[in-house]
Amino acid sequence: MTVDAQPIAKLSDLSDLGFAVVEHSELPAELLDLVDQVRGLVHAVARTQADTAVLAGAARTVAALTEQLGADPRPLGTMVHRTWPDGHTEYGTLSNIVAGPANPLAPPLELVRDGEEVRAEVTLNGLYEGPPGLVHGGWVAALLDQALGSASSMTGRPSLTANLDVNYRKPTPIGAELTVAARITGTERRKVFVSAEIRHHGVVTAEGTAVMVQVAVSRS
Ligand SMILES: CCCCCCCCCC(=O)SCCNC(=O)CCNC(=O)[C@H](O)C(C)(C)COP(=O)(O)OP(=O)(O)OC[C@H]1O[C@@H](n2cnc3c(N)ncnc32)[C@H](O)[C@@H]1OP(=O)(O)O
Repeated sequence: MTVDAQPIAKLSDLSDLGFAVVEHSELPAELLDLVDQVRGLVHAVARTQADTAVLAGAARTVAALTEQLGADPRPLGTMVHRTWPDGHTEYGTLSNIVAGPANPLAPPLELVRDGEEVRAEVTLNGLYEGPPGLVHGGWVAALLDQALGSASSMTGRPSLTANLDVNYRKPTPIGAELTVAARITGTERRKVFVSAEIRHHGVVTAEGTAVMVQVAVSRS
């Protein structure tokens, strides 16, 4: 049974609460392309065997770009507002480390609603390696946490992870398509119970459950 004796107001407009908000549809294609290129750059740096002259030249080039691009940064906590084809809208953090569209360190993870679930297909490259050829357990937990949080947001109310329980059932491979899915399993007052799993070729490699607690949002 769903009991909601202590409701938290549904999110209306975060800009009214003092957040910087950008519309996902208005993010320049050039920014998204840059993010993707930098993602590739970081992967290349992590594995390069180039000679020292090439490394030194690349470092100078990157330093110059960092100075140019870092000149006028968006405020920390900038939110991105997205309207999906089915009409529902959601907020996320623009530079969220797991799914922020402007964060090159985030894998290309797009959690979309699929009936009562949120779901994504994602392939993690060598940047997310822990044991040889396998995804780092912290990143497995991070993927699950993001999916669990996204599922919880289907209530329309913001929530934070209070408790996360992860079971690593099989090694999760690098460089292979993974499916991440999550859904709400129950609610009780401000608590939202959610479950998620990661599958490779249909086999569950990791599963997680979480207690998300709905919170009031304010910009301090
Ligand atoms: C589209 C958007 C997608 C967004 C995806 C984002 C995904 C990322 C999600 C995250 O990573 S969030 C970041 C990590 N989490 C945090 O930083 C949370 C840190 N903890 C807190 O801020 C507070 O502990 C918390 C808000 C979770 C709870 O504090 P409250 O003071 O609001 O709760 P309170 O103590 O009044 O308890 C409310 C209910 O929650 C329960 N509760 C609190 N902590 C719990 C806990 N740790 N485990 C289980 N239940 C817990 C508590 O028992 C109680 O249950 P009852 O209603 O039955 O009385």
